[in-house]
Amino acid sequence: MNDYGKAFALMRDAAQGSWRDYSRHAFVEGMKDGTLPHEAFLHYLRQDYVFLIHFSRAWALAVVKSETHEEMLAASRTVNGLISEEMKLHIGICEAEGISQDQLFATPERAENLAYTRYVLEAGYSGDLLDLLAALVPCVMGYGEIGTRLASQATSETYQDWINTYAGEDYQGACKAVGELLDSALTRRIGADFQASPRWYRLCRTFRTATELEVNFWQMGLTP
Ligand SMILES: Cc1ncc(CO)c(N)n1
Repeated sequence: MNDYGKAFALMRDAAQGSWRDYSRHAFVEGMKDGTLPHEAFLHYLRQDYVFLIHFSRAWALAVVKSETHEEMLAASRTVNGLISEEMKLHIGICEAEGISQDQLFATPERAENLAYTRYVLEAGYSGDLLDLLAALVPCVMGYGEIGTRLASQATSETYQDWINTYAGEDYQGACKAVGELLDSALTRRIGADFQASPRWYRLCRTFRTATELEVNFWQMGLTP
């Protein structure tokens, strides 16, 4: 099992069935055995490019909500990783399919996509760094877990590029860094015994809602 820190493991366990629905969604299992229709994958990837634009904005908001130099570094590195690394996967695959970067950028945003990223942004606008991180973490860590699992269990090479991106050292390193950021941000603001704080329940609820929005995102991927 991946180790992405203490708080993430607690929040994931609190989200129970929702986490399972997210990390083992039919879309994911279809990438694992190669049965996911190519059309659905491309549709998902185009939506995910738009997702990453707004997700990068949300991580930029984490720079705004930071209270230490370390927090600013961790958040700005994540912004950079999203914009200059992760989005390359989307641009590269789409280019090979004859979809230009301009076309990709102009992809009409589906409602499930919009709901998710604006929920995350709103958690950040109306709250502090902890509220924002609780909404950001399911996305980052979920793909880290899925990538690692598919790298060891995939029975088809069809979606290998996608799997390797999320199972790879760079992405896994980013997950670890975000796990450390979450643990240290919680400790700084509400103490080492953060799960005993009255805020903990609300943070777990935000985490679970974001997880449910991830389930809807996979479902949207199955319906081009
Ligand atoms: C919907 C979604 N969640 C998480 C990630 C990982 O960054 C992604 N690319 N897309």
